[in-house]
Amino acid sequence: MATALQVLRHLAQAPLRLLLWRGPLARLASSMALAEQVRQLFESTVHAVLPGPLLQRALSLDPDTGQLKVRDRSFQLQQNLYLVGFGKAVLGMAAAAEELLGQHLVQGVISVPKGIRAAMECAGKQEMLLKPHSRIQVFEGAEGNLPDRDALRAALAIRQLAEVLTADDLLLVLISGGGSALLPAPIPPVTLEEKQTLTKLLAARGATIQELNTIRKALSQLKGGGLAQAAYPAQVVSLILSDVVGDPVEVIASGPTVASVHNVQDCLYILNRYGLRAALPRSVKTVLAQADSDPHGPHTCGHVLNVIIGSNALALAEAQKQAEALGYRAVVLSTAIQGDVKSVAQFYGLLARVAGARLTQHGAGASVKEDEQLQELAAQLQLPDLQLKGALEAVVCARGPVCLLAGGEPTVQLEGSGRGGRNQELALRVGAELGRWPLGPVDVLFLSGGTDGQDGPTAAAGAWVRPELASQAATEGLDVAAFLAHNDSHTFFCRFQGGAHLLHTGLTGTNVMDVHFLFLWPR
Ligand SMILES: Nc1ncnc2c1ncn2[C@@H]1O[C@H](COP(=O)(O)OP(=O)(O)OP(=O)(O)O)[C@@H](O)[C@H]1O
Ligand SMILES: O=C(O)[C@H](O)CO
Repeated sequence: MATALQVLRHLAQAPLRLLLWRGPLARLASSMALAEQVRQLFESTVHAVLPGPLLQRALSLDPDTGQLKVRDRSFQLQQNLYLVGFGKAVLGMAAAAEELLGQHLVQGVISVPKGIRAAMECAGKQEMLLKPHSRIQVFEGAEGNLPDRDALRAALAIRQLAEVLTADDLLLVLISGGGSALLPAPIPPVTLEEKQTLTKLLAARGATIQELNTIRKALSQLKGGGLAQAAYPAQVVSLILSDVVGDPVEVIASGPTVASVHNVQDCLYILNRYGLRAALPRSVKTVLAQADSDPHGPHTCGHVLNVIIGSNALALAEAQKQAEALGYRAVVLSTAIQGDVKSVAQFYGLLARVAGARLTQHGAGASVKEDEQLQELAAQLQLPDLQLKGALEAVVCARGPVCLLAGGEPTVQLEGSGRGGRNQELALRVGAELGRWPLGPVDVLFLSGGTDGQDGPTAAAGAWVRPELASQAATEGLDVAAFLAHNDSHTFFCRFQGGAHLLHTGLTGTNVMDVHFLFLWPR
């Protein structure tokens, strides 16, 4: 097995033309080598957004003067620097920050996912770990990406650290996706359990991250600018690794250093929309009613500098570069894929059909009607930065293999009680869509992966599929539609071809949403 893997690794680095063999056996080997190449491309994409190097690019310290530069702003350090952080990518950010700041750092507290230190140690990622005798205290919590008692303890320690700062101090705040669950401090009388239940219900009913975090902010002491308020009058610099489409600082990790602009009416509208208003716990009603009559009004954040240090766009730019180096014509379609996973899957299925027909100029290719359907689907998804026309034009001129790249975060409305995640569900749905039409003389592969390495509550990062998926699954007695009906994509991929289509990276220590790769190889 090890030897076979080595051969595959070697093949994966081979020029593309060597991988496009003919004949059934050669095609099977070629298919495995291509899958390995795609997997490596995913790993390079994630590598481009590892938190340490991004932080080092954003901060510079003059060791002689003690001047800390962040963008065009300078801060004088003199035993006055404190650090807090929360999110899936914060351990590596904190390690890089401590390395850079050395003795200037007085004290820090971070809240990171349960098991992340052991995972980094196991993977030999020493650069992601704090040194022994670090000045930064680490709390691990929020198992399954849900706020829990451990995360609550971390949030209280972070608040305590912030509250005692003075006007001479600087608070460095490290923020990344997953930060909301890792910084729970519900406003009493709302309890942690009540907040957890409400968050779970909203997520399961398909609420967007903007909606979810509007509610989280209204019920939290630290979100929606609360942390910045606690740290006042200290200066605050937030370094943010974005995991939300468009990089909105007020949404990422529920904007703890950004004043919230939402009012109670916004919250009630959202709760109504997902049928949750009538059954709200009394405590939630009380807090919402108080917020409406709060004499202090919203928090102000004039003492804060918020800086985005990395995003999905950066990851896709690297993927594009790497794919081109491997011989593909690579185009970034969008960094803002959002919407219901079913519509997103239809879009990719139809895109493969239309792009495949253009690539091979195949007579039985996509009709004008399918072209129009694709445009309609794209319009329904309302993707602000979609480069569909440009991508299809590039495909026509390609004359060789093509890689269409996109990123974002579709939403899944849970209807069943199976095991899965956004990426595996999307891949499975795209696999089913690809099997619906004849694609002509073109090989297709679609991959969807979460850059954090964990897709929903599963150990996989995502999965990859080919048009033969449904028919091959049927030969193993697996019915794709039945698995989809129960949101059971992970169970499907574990069983299908012995799990060969699952993408396993382990926790990556970063988080810039999901990436989608659509490959087309003319035969
Ligand atoms: N069985 C399932 N099938 C498909 N999707 C699921 C399933 N169970 C949970 N999910 C989806 O997984 C998502 C949660 O995944 P995950 O924990 O990776 O969160 P995330 O959105 O990446 O977290 P964050 O944005 O906080 O980093 C939710 O959107 C939920 O709908
Ligand atoms: O933590 C959160 O709120 C999400 O990951 C979005 O940033």
